Amino acid sequence: MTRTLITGGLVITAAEEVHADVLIEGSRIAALATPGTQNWTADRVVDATGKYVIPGGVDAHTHMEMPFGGTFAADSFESGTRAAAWGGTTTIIDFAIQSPGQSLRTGLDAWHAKADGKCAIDYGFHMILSDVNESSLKEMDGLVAEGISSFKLFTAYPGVFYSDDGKILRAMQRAAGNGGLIMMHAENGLAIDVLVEQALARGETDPRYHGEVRKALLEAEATHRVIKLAQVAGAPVYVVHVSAREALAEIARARTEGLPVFGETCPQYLFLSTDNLAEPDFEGAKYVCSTPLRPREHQAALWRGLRTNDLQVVSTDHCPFCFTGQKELGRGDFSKIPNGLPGVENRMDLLHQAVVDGHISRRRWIEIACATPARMFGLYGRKGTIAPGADADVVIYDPAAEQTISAATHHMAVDYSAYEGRRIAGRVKTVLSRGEVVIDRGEFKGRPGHGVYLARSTSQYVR
Ligand SMILES: NC(=O)NCCC(=O)O
Ligand SMILES: [Zn+2]
Ligand SMILES: [Zn+2]
Repeated sequence: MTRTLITGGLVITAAEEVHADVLIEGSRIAALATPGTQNWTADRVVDATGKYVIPGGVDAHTHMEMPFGGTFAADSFESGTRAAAWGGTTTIIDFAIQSPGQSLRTGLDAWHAKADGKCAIDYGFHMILSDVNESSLKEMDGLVAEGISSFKLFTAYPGVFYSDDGKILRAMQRAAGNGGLIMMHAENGLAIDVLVEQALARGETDPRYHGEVRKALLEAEATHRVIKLAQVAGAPVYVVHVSAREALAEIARARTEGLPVFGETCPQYLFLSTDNLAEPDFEGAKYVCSTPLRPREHQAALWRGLRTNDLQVVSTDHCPFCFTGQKELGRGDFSKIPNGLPGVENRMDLLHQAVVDGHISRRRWIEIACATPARMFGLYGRKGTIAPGADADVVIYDPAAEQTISAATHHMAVDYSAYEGRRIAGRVKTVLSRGEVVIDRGEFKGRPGHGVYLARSTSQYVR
């Protein structure tokens, strides 16, 4: 069994910051000790002096190869997980999709087939429910038992992923019984479709109208509604990609009442705004995602929500579409622009920049990007921390390095960066996934198929 010793770094977890040597035996962390106090021998010694030693990132919201609007998200499981590793993320949870008329099993099998043998890092699945009926409700129980313990439903996208309130309630009731966690895409899709039609009829076709029709009030309304449905069902609910301060206020209010309501936001809502959607020459299409980017004022509320723990998780919602040939499908009609942004490679760095900028503390960085997503989705202990027994998913992060984000240097299979030209203080130096080096000093050392499928327990955060 290979023994790896990481010496001299500052180990940062959600719980503490401590100068410690970290001993890895095979794929697991074996022990931590005050530097120089043990006579550990190792096959490989990694000098982390002056660096942070942090758990690998857990990105609980990605869409590799996702079908959307007649095309597919540009990253495969191979390219997307490699890019994630470059950015210090060692676990993703992607969304398997049940298409209308299909069983959950058929959808899940299709996603296993896409990912199996391809991933550079470990991965799990949530299940998107787009056809709630007696049979899919029953199937949910079996999925929870086998490690798919979370289900996403949509109040948006009528005719595609949309579920009406009755279906959402039924899925929540089922989850209340089987321990699953319902994740909600909360926007009033029916009202949005009316506004889309009206905007297009007025000749408002540019990408910026995507942000205007998907109103903050309609995110807030749907957020309020799904919280109430969850309360009626006696189920917890996790609201994905929260972008509007009004929606966050609904979550905060529910939490004040003691309800098990949780929220996730994404780097794009923290760092980008409707200014990007308004970029000329159709460049705004690069920033079309749903929920949409909001005016800058919303960012302060989201940062505050992350500090107060009204928002618990930052995931990427990585769903990349190339500008050329994919985003361009919506020239002349913003509603045909495939929704989604690339970002799986950038999350850990952007959040470190947020530490440098004073938005969050170092431990909160690790909490929202590693520990809580692992806990929320039943992976904690194995993922999300540096402790004896945990998988040796470890990142050596150099806080003194500098980098500029660019499509010219990123590793995602997409022809633009949403953060082009942004300066970042800090950079990943080395990444280990279950004890194996996958990134080291600017070189990818991993391989497709190293990443294994993770069967997850039910949430360790909710109950
Ligand atoms: N978010 C987005 O625009 N695309 C991915 C699908 C979703 O998460 O709703
Ligand atoms: Zn969504
Ligand atoms: Zn998503």
